[in-house]
Amino acid sequence: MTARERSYPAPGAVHVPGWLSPDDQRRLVAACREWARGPVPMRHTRLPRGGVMSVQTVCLGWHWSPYRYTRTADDVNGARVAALPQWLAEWGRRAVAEAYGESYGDAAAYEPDTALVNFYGAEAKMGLHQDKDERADAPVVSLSVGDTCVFRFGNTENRGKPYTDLELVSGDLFVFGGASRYAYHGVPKVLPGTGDPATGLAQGRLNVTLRTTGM
Ligand SMILES: O=C(O)CCC(=O)C(=O)O
Ligand SMILES: [Fe+2]
Repeated sequence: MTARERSYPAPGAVHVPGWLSPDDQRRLVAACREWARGPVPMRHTRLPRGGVMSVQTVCLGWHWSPYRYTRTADDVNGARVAALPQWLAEWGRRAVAEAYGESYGDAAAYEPDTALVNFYGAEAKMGLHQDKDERADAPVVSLSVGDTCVFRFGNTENRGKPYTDLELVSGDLFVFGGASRYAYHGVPKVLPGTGDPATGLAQGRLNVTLRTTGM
């Protein structure tokens, strides 16, 4: 096996393999387990046309439901979402600093105010979409733990080519900002059984995206 190297699938998009230590991965899994319990339980997001997402989601800081952010989860139980912990925002600052290096203005000023925590079972997918419900163009920081997935990262124009398919493995960091902030991206498939149960996740995949809502 060749060592997985950092790659830049598009301008402003950076994949950093193996960014989270095994300890950090365990910490994130344990935290996600707590967040999944409440005050707003993790659930399959209902879509406006009646479908449900195959992914299960819980939000911190702000609650995302198609296609806006609110403080309370009115489509779930009406509760206010849990706060975004400072340690996670700090991971976001470190992620931006390490992904972009000197080319990014002031990573210390990166202040994400929401996180979407997504759980993918073996059959879950996420169609190609843009993260565009935020009113700020700060980068999105994505952390993955558990089963490997195929992540498709495309262009800002449409769901077609050019795009790059890469594998996000447990512990990987992916950051997209700048010219790629509004690029289409999605998860065509998860590769069941590829995660290490030592993370605390016996099956499935967790992905946490940190964002700045601008609200
Ligand atoms: O699961 C992933 O890697 C991507 C998640 C995503 O695109 C989203 O939550 O908007
Ligand atoms: Fe997204």
